Amino acid sequence: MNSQHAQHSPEILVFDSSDALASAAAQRLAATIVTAQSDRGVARIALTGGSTGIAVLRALRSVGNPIDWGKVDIFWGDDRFLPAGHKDRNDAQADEALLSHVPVDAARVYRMPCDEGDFAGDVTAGARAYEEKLRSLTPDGNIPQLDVHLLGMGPDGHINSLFPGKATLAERERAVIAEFDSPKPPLQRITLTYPVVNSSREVWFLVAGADKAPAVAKAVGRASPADYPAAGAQGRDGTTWFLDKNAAELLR
Ligand SMILES: O=C(O)[C@H](O)[C@@H](O)[C@H](O)[C@H](O)COP(=O)(O)O
Repeated sequence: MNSQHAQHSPEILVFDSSDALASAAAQRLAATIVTAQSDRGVARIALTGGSTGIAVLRALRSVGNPIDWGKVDIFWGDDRFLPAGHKDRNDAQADEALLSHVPVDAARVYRMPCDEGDFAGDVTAGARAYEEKLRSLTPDGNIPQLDVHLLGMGPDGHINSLFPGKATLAERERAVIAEFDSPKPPLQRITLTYPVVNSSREVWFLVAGADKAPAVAKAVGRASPADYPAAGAQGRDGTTWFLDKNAAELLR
């Protein structure tokens, strides 16, 4: 895994409403999946939790593009370490919004481990198992390259479960790690790390609401990733911010 990244300016798209944002991101995601399938056979995407990320999945249901859902590998950028099916799990919310409505291949839906069974009470083991699973998907044991990594962002600039000031931000070897003391509930989470995020072809931020505007301005203005983790995320081929006008209000 190589965490180098191209230096390019992000694309910034501003929409009148969060609904318009979700619809535009869904349409572009469908087109990107179709292109990836035509170029490489399978599209690989990482989903995000959070209200805007889930709204994009819901919008994807009504996009007309001819996605071959049997050829989409679905991963998560992070998940909340809770029992399977818990309503606060990111995968459960993605099921409700999209995955239970389209003909995905269940064997290609790579859920992060839940707080039960072999992993009950052991978020570290869960993170390790997810990394092993990802590495088992390539012949050389590398992490599969994502076509698109979707990212929500918190008002503090966090992405995935990478929070300001945390040791998780410094991880450069491990692809998947545990967070034990998340400032956003629940405390325990599993997250992909910067090296995986920044190996993605495309990184898309999905951000709505005036409470996010200061962090958007900081992250787009390349503030320190230690203070605003979103500032440290970029795609190899492109980085796009999908913003509603409230989240964009401090950009100039
Ligand atoms: O599991 C999670 O909570 C996340 O993946 C997290 O990084 C989320 O995307 C942001 O907190 C934005 O969430 P909102 O869009 O709800 O503000």
